[in-house]
Amino acid sequence: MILDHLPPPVPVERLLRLFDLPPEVTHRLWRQKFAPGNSNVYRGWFPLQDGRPTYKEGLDSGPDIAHGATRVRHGDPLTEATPLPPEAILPGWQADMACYYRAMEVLGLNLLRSIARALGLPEETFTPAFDQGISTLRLLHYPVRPAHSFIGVEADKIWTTHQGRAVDLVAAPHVDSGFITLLRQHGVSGLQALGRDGAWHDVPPRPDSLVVNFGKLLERWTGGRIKATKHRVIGAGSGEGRARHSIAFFFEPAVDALIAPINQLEGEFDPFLYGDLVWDAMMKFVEFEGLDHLRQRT
Ligand SMILES: O=C(O)CCC(=O)C(=O)O
Ligand SMILES: [Fe+2]
Repeated sequence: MILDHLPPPVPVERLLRLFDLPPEVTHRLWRQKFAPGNSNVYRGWFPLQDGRPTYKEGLDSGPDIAHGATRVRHGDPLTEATPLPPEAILPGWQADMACYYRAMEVLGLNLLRSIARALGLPEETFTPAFDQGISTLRLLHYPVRPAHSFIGVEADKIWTTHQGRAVDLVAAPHVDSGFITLLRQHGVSGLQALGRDGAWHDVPPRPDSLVVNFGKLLERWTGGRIKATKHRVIGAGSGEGRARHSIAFFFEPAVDALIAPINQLEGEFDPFLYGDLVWDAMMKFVEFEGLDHLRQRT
């Protein structure tokens, strides 16, 4: 689904100033997996990695960017503090992020209500779980891919054909783990969604529009009535094309929100806590390899 005519609450260029910072500044934000001396496991910076199918860098920030330190709960990586660049180095950026995050939460809550109504459910069916939610605001940069980044990647993990031409995958096919994702693309195409017809469809960037992807949680919670949107990002090949930026807001409940079957919908499942679902999903990504022991399941 695409929401049109929706100007961003702050110009996205202001958020993307993050990618102008010198590496010595962004290095301080790296997740522990990439910089073992850092304490942040879940929030923070993920750097470019050669020899991996995806070639992207960016920052994952949590609710503390918008709501302050009261949203940080120690002892669980999912509720840790977001490491941020110093205000003096990027003046106004934290306030812009906070503004954007809050606007996406308001929009997200309205979409939850619309989805509930569309399913014939009471409007507030989903909303209570989002009190103290752990939504992630992710800034993404996909640089033009240099040839050396392909070395060591198995060809079938990176190359595919689309409409008869070979294309590289900068983000492999996946579904997001949250409820919905509000995705803003900045100028450069590449996003594709898998249709019911089994074909990949381009989702071109449009000014002032947001792509809404349904996540795995929404699919589970509705007993499969709403299917998660499988999507991927294709590149222009080695050394080709333009750098791409996108801003994803993964709208997510609280870690301890109990997700249980909804009486009016078909589909039985064992109730689970949202935090357990998201942690299990994260542990499947290569950048979290070996970190499973850092979170206790409830
Ligand atoms: O960059 C994009 O357009 C999509 C990013 C994405 O799918 C993700 O981060 O989960
Ligand atoms: Fe995604």
